[in-house]
Amino acid sequence: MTKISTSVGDGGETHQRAEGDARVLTTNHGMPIGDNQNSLKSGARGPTLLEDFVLREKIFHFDHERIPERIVHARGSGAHGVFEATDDISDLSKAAVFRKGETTEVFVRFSTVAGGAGSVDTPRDVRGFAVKFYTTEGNWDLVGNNIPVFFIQDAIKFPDLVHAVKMEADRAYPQAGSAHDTFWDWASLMPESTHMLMWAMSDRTLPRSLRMMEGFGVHTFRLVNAEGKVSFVKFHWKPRLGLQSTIWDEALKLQAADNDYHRRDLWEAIDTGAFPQWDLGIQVFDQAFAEAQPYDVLDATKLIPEDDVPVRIIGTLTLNRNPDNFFAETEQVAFLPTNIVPGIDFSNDPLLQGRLFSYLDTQNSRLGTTNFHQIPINAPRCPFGNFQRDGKMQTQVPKGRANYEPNSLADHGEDGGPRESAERGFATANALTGPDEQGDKLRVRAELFADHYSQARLFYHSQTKAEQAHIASSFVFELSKVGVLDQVPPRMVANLRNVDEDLAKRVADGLGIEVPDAAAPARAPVKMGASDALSIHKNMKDTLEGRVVGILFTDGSDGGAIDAIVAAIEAEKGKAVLVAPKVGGAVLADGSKRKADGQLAGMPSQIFDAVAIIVSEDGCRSLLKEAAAIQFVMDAFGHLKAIGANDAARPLLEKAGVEPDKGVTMLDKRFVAAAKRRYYDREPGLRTLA
Ligand code: HEM
Repeated sequence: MTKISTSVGDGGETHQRAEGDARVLTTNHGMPIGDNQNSLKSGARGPTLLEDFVLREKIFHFDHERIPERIVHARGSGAHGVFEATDDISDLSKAAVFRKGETTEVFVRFSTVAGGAGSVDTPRDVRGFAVKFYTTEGNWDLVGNNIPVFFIQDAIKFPDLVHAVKMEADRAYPQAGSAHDTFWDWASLMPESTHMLMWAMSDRTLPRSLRMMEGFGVHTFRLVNAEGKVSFVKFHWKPRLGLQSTIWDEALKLQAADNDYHRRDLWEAIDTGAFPQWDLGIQVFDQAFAEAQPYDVLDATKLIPEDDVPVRIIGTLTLNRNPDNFFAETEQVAFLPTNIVPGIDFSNDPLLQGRLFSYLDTQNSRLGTTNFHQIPINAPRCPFGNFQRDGKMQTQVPKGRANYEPNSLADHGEDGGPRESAERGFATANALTGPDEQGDKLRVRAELFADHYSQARLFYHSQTKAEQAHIASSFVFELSKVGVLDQVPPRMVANLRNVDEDLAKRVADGLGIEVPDAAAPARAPVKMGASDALSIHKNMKDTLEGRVVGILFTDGSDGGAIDAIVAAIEAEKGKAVLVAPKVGGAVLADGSKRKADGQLAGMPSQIFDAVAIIVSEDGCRSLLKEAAAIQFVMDAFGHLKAIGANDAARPLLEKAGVEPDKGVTMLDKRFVAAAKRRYYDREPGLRTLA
């Protein structure tokens, strides 16, 4: 019989003991432990004895629980899932993972870049979007970001970028943010970062949810078909929930409300069966196309406009299982850009080439062994084996003598081990030899890399007016945090003059400085127009799916009205969360008690996508004296969200400064329709944007 008995020791400590066949607590070496509450002492009040190997083993292991966090992307959240190939691209790639109908297990890790492992989820930062496909031909890791371009063109600049953006070397702040001297000093001296800075200053770096952002492989890769035909490719992840970002004030307040906002959102969605999905898209092009562009396709600070090469959807990613253990899976997962499979190949992008060295190297240091590929989250799901042997933390037990080849052991009936396969093995595809892809050894950059502004301008001109205002304001905010280095803001504005004169002027005005007389030196601009795919606002979805509506109620509220609005939200696949002044709930108009999901002071409106206020007249009167209630409504309005309110709530709306507009409705069908979107038109009346 399995039983756990509970007793109290002489000092009042609780002992839970395994009885019968209940599982017994043991040391790491399997010895059953008799007392997990008291160390071994010389007398009840005497010193603890060195002999206590149970205590020592427990403390020893605990002392070594932490491993170095990732040098970048330290804070992340992971999930298991499946990728299904939905289109036949055998004419382009022979990779098994792309065979139409093939399903492949995946593990995905989303991350911020600059902050430490314990930092917040919602700083202004790029998000990592790393996918490990456990294919039948080995692991393919698509280690991307939520932005399709990067800060630098050459890996030799990566340590400088990371040193500049992370907390400053002497004072160790700020944590998880780029708004400080060293980052902008470096960035303003690095014109190649301008295009990426435009993205970083846009709402792309403030995603509402990890489920509502795009992912990009960034570099140009190559696809190779069974005949050896090679094409260039860019990889895209398109979220089924559409794009949605927060605004800056909201992101700041989210940091205070919930450090784990994105991690919680992802976990809860998967836990409740609302599995996030992305479509995998490819942009495919050939050497002739590459040579005809005014930018270099090997330059990671450039994208290929979707208007020039449309994205073709070839598969679907579904995240359907939370990790069983954060450390074992999300922390120990090691993504490697070098993990590719036959049918996919690298390009000569000099940033990618540097990454091919960096990850394997850092993971040896982070995970402490060259055998990190044996950790279950990293191990291929297909059979794998070779003649590499031993090393720290070797967990495999290879049998026999075959630790070399060629060998003739099989001739004597021994297992001679695996062999290379010209037919199934990876073979680097022939270079598509284009201009300057061969020649003398030179520390130089290709000529077309020198245009740092044309695509930054393309990005800016593709944004809505509201998005442009956010970009200008972000530059102002970030540069306003530059302390003693007075030369930095004008230098940045001089760079921005090459992107757009109006943007440069707005940023200078916002900072209260003069626009520098001369723009930064630049190559002659290339005209690139605009592309709707680059805007978030043009790619949002009017939907409640994946969105959360907060419903504030009080004593005396109408239970029927609450039920109706909850049902209407759930019918649209949204989630309703009940908020009351006390977490125990409130006594409704009919005398029944309704429990709340959270307490008003702990559930501010920034954690919701829209809010409904269903209060009684007395309840509203008491909320008028409650700062958290006024702030709840004021922030929902200020963060451009829909507000549905019953008549009794009007005084609260007035006190919170809510002005009537399309997003402020009664609590009927109009509210459910209004809650599906945000009200960017409201913003100019609420805050001064640059
Ligand atoms: C397009 C440019 C880049 C992208 C999209 C990118 C993306 C990522 C992502 C998503 C991660 C987190 C992986 C995880 O979740 O475990 C990561 C980690 C890392 N990246 Fe990059 N990165 C880029 C450029 C670089 C470059 C140029 C280098 C170095 C030359 C570099 C070095 C690293 C290192 C050392 C880690 C930590 C890996 C670990 O400890 O597991 N990255 N990067």
